[in-house]
Amino acid sequence: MSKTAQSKPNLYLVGFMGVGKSAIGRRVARELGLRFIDSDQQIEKEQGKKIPEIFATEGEARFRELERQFIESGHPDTGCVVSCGGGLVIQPGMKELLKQKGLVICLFASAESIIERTSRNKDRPLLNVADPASKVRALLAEREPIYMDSGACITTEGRTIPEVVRHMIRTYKSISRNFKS
Ligand SMILES: Nc1ncnc2c1ncn2[C@@H]1O[C@H](COP(=O)(O)OP(=O)(O)OP(=O)(O)O)[C@@H](O)[C@H]1O
Ligand SMILES: O=C(O)C1=C[C@@H](O)[C@@H](O)[C@H](O)C1
Ligand SMILES: [Mg+2]
Repeated sequence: MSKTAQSKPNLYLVGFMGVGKSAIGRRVARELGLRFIDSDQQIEKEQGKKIPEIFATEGEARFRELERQFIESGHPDTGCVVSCGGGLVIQPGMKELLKQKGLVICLFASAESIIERTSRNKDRPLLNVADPASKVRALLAEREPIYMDSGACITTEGRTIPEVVRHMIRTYKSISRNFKS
């Protein structure tokens, strides 16, 4: 990472499963010359286990603890785009902590798009249930107030990945002018 990249505040991407945090974060990091980190991938690497296995053997509460450790002390303080797991910002105190640590952007999509995008694989244990569509709608309704209050909001609805990337870079540049570390 270059010296100028190190002086830039971290950008945290939050939002529900399937809104595109990982896909978009990777591209935004490349364009801004920042390091890309995905909390889910980092936790899997450190634990040597996939997320469904962590949920099955150690439980969701343990996974949430690992997410908190990752945010508190498991990643660099500056120069990164951090794509967060979908439930990370929901934990008590987490949205405040993220706002202290850097800039926060929340991605949105309709329940229909989320259901379609998350149906492509079985990596999300919370959606490996008999009726994943109902689970998406219920969880989304429960979490939406927290997502809405977590940071600058960008919709991904009806936008391609490159279009969302462009919006995000514009938003990052605009909000980073006011960020005081
Ligand atoms: N704007 C978009 N239009 C169409 N497909 C998209 C869009 N954004 C992301 N996708 C696709 O949706 C799927 C889910 O995206 P991604 O894995 O980035 O979501 P995520 O927010 O990181 O989810 P999670 O919280 O579970 O990690 C991927 O196949 C991705 O290519
Ligand atoms: O929304 C959630 O609670 C989750 C989202 C994924 O990114 C993973 O962090 C995990 O599957 C849980
Ligand atoms: Mg992801």
